[in-house]
Amino acid sequence: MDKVIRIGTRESQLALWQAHQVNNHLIAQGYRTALVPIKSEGDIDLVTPLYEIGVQGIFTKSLDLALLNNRIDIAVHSLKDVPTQLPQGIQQAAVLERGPVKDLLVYKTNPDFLQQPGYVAAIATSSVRRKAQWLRKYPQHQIFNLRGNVNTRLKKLADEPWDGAIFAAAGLERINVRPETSIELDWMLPAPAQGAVVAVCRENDTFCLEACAAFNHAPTALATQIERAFLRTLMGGCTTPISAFAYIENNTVHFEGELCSLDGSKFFQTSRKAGIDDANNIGYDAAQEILAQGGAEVVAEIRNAK
Ligand SMILES: NCc1[nH]cc(CCC(=O)O)c1CC(=O)O
Repeated sequence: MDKVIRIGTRESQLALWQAHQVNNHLIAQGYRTALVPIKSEGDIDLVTPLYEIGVQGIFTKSLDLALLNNRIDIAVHSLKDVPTQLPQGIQQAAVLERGPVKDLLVYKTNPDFLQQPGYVAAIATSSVRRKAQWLRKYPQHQIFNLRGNVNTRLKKLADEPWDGAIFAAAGLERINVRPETSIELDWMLPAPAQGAVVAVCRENDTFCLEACAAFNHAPTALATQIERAFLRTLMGGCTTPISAFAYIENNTVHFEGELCSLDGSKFFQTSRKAGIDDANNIGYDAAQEILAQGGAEVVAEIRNAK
């Protein structure tokens, strides 16, 4: 095995951690590898909220281009940042075993304000999904934009007069940040594929596809495929107030999905179960159910707001 597999990664601490997981798997199988850092547009512009940039795949585009231009052989992404339709010529090669899936609120001093009905809390997030879900539960709160990588966001939270900010538990854990002042938002259904890492490669690259197939984690691949089918059927975008979570227990797939209007005032949810061999379409079916219940109108509203 003389060929060196070039693994492309963004330069953030989180991206590097994820790329190292893929690297470790390949090395364990006896492959020779090299990590190639690539700058991404999502890392550069810290001011404009993601929904204003409006570009699908902002975090993944530069790596995908490097892949198509043959500068790298494998791109490693957070699967939740990957558009549901992969760029032409690029194929999913492996999904790693899922890490923590939930979102956390990192607060300043104590979280008692969440129990005070009249209090107008200032909560920071640039995720349209988190904003919508938060406003649905706490309509009186104010949401502030907060962009950048996890470290940048934590520092900004410390500097600003905000009560708290929302983070993916996986993102914090992977860069070894465990804030004592945080609570898990068990009521907040996560983004489709949150906590999962994907390796993609060129679709004709049988050498890399085979190398990656060996560490694909089938249950995570199935769960995230279902969650992403739900997202794709409803909307197809990656910065929408759509949440989904599937998990497998005793050969049964359990699925939950939600669609929220941008201000949290309208809300649709569904859940279903299926045997592992009959589960392929449950994300699609769940999305069709929500569209039929009136979700189509909310989807149109979200599209028009962009
Ligand atoms: N959108 C940015 C992003 N993409 C992946 C993660 C963390 C890892 C994950 O959620 O899978 C994060 C940070 C966050 O949402 O707080």
